[in-house]
Amino acid sequence: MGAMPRTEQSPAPGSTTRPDALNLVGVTKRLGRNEVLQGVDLRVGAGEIVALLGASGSGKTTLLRLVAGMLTPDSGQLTIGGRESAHLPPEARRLGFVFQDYALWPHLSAREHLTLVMGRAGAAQKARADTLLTTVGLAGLEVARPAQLSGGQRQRVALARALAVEPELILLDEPYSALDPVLRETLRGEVAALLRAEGRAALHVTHDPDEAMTVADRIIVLGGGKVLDDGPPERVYHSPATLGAARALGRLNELSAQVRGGEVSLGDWRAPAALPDGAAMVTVRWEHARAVRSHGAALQATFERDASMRGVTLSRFRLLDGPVVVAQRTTSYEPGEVVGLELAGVGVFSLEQSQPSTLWSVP
Ligand SMILES: Nc1ncnc2c1ncn2[C@@H]1O[C@H](COP(=O)(O)OP(=O)(O)OP(=O)(O)O)[C@@H](O)[C@H]1O
Repeated sequence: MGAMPRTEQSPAPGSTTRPDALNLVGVTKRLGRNEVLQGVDLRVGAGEIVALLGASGSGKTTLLRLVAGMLTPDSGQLTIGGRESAHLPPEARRLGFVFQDYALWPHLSAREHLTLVMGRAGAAQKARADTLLTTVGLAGLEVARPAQLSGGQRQRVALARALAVEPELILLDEPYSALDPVLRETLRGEVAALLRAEGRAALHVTHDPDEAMTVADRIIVLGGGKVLDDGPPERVYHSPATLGAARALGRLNELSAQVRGGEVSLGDWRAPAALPDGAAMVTVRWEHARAVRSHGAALQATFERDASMRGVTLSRFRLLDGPVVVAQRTTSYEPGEVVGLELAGVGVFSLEQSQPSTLWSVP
């Protein structure tokens, strides 16, 4: 078989031959004294929804500004729709934007927001604007101005406007953080379904792991200007590549432990760990630890108090050698009562190297 011809963007296995919506290779950016992005590789395939998840200060906004054309990378490549774009002006990049504050124009109707970005407001543009407004659930509100719309309706106008430019890629920057929790959950599901139906690619910036898990085909975790993990949501949640990624994906018990001779130990609790000898961190998500009335369990703890979280009863327990573990319980305990803890998914990160090595096990 002959060698495959080299193309500028290689399609992912199983995808169409459409070029990637976005591709960053080795992108660096310094702002003042800060190395804000340190060699970032990031890909959004055609029609793919990628969540960019990271704590405050991790570099999410800087990355978005580079993609949008408000900043230029110091080094590395940036292609949008297969086209080298690092030095293209923002208006030449074919991007749609949805921001948390909607960024609507107070004097324009919903329809005018769309026809303005489409160009001249002819009959064809008006018809297309109305179709898009219907698609996002705003039929009947075409002539309403932002002040006459609710928060959720304004965010739908912003989304329809982003779709109206027929973008290569839609950038969503914390798009639901100004909305109440119920509307946020409804809208994020609807928007993801709509983007998929329209075949639009999106880079969805958020610091909310639930949002990333719900909307994305893939999650990229950014921390300290570097990619800490990149993969399908379930994989990144259940076996994150780094301790930073484990933290970004949700509430985590972190317990200092030791690895010796291929085994990690935490009090009497032990598990095989093919990691270098020395300090390690055992991690267990709150929802993966469970208290049981078993005095034979390897991990013993005393009950301290409950902390109800959205209908799930989580409780604080203290291990006999000191640290607190948050775990689920199925029965009630008296303060000070000794219980056993079962761990349904454990991460072990060696702290002996600059990049922690990982081991995950699900008993
Ligand atoms: N103009 C600037 N000059 C110097 N440092 C900057 C500048 N802008 C941002 N930074 C630094 O770069 C780092 C990343 O900032 P960035 O705003 O990209 O993070 P973020 O992940 O978007 O955070 P948030 O979620 O809080 O918006 C931070 O440490 C910030 O202090």
